[in-house]
Amino acid sequence: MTIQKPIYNRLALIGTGLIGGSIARAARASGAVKSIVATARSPETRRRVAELGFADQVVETNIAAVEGADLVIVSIPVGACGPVAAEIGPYLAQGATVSDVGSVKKSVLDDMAPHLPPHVHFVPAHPVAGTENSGPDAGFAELFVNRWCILTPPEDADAKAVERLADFWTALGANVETMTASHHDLVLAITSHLPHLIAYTIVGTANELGEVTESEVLKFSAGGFRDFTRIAASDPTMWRDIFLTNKNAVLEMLGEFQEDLSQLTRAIRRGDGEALFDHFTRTRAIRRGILQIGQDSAAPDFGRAHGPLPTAPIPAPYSSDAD
Ligand SMILES: NC(=O)C1=CN([C@@H]2O[C@H](COP(=O)(O)OP(=O)(O)OC[C@H]3O[C@@H](n4cnc5c(N)ncnc54)[C@H](O)[C@@H]3O)[C@@H](O)[C@H]2O)C=CC1
Ligand SMILES: O=C(O)C(=O)Cc1ccc(O)cc1
Repeated sequence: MTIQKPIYNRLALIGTGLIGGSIARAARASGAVKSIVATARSPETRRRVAELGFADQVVETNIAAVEGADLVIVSIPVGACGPVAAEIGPYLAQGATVSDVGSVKKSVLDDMAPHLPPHVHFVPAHPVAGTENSGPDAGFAELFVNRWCILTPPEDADAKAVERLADFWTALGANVETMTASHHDLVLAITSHLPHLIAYTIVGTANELGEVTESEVLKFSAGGFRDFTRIAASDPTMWRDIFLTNKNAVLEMLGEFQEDLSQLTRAIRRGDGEALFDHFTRTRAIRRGILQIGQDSAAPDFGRAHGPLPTAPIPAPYSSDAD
């Protein structure tokens, strides 16, 4: 993140949790904005945000926050975006850009757009970066470095406003890509939403086993299960809203997943080692391809505290059959 000329004068942040708090820290560290005004619903959170000092000003209401702001970012659970847009709509400054960070894009577009006046630019966004932690203390400035931020502007969006928001996210360290909201929701259903659903399921299943005790599950957790427990510790409100608002795409991907799971189940039942081996060989190649992309675009290390960016060298192809 290099210090640069401000892209916006006044950033208003509605919601100051992991993502809002990280945006504030990164925007300040990069110099992407001149000043930051933040708000949160509860007095306790506002007090904490003031203590943490990542905003220049902490105000009590959403309306006070957006006054005079040329960039407004709504960083709250996706199900709450519509009512917030209705609340702030009449108070937005001429020419302001309004954006969000929601993990689902079509519902946010449908819920927010009708409440926004014609004199503002609405450019929804999704930084594809996060952790299982929530709240203002969880944020950190490097969260977006070398991660994707997907913009899903409506068809008639002002190209200059889209470019300006892309510049903002680039200043925060992200790589920016643009696509339609519906396509975004399909892609994220398989790459993010379904994996979270599987994690929530498997951790619940392990907890309900009769013959294996909870303490045995914890004691003998191998790497895979531990990773699932991290993901299954993610915020319940946020993920409830994601599954409610991306229902169709998630159900479509879940259908595909269940078919593939049935095939593997059959292979295990029949003792079909060849089918299992072929499947695992294909998935290993996919993982190696992801690692290769990660290494090709690896950014300098900014002291990232979280995030599974691959840094280990990719091992040479290996098959235990060759031993
Ligand atoms: N957590 C993650 O890893 C990622 C989350 N996102 C998206 O970012 C958004 C925010 O998530 P986080 O920052 O992780 O959550 P968080 O729980 O850390 O923060 C959410 C903030 O929204 C506020 N809030 C909740 N309901 C509200 C309402 N009805 N009206 C006004 N404010 C309300 C909370 O008080 C809190 O300040 C969500 O839409 C999520 O889908 C996007 C990328 C990654
Ligand atoms: O913590 C993890 O592994 C995540 O996957 C974080 C995350 C959660 C939601 C998003 O929309 C994007 C990233």
